[in-house]
Amino acid sequence: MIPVILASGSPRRKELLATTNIPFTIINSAVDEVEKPGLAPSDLVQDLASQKAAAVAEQYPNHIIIGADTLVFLGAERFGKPKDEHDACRMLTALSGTTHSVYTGVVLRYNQQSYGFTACTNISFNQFDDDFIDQYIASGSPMDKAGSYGIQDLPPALIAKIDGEFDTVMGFPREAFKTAYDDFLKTII
Ligand SMILES: Cc1cn([C@H]2C[C@H](O)[C@@H](COP(=O)(O)OP(=O)(O)OP(=O)(O)O)O2)c(=O)[nH]c1=O
Repeated sequence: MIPVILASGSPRRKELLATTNIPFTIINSAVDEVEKPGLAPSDLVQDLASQKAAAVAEQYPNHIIIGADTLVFLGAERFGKPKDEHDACRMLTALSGTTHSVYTGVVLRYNQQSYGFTACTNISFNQFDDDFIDQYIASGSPMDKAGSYGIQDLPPALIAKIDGEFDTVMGFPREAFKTAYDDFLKTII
């Protein structure tokens, strides 16, 4: 059996991959991600996921490496993880009351072979009031999350609609991953 590495420090990705029954270990990809200009959102997240997987693949030949990346887009405006609390406030204020898109790219890599895909889920938020934004930032939750929110820990009353897979928003589209993983295995065995 080919050993599998999740090249991620995200506790959400670990939690979601663990439910698939695929045994894996974690090596956090310490790569300095480079955002190539001009890429469409779906290509950008896949490229960033690919950089994470490639960095670990160099050190771990003959392993299947999984990399992933998540970004939030409000139209053309891109929201990654906040730099600080002020930045988190800016993002939450901008996303309040909007419908926006969460893109997660996943790349599977085995030596020089790789396969990637991107999943997208559209989220509609109700209006956030200032007190909520302040309290949510004080909880610390936004600081390690793209768009400065975790769909998994927002009060349900603030979420008007989720159009797509919930797991994509949490950073790991499980169902699409399982299909991709099975297909990828067939190409490398
Ligand atoms: C939008 C959203 C993001 N997130 C998280 C998932 C990811 O961990 C994070 C997006 O940042 P990423 O840069 O994709 O990932 P990461 O830095 O956490 O982990 P690594 O690069 O090591 O794989 O935001 C949620 O948990 N819930 C959400 O609703």
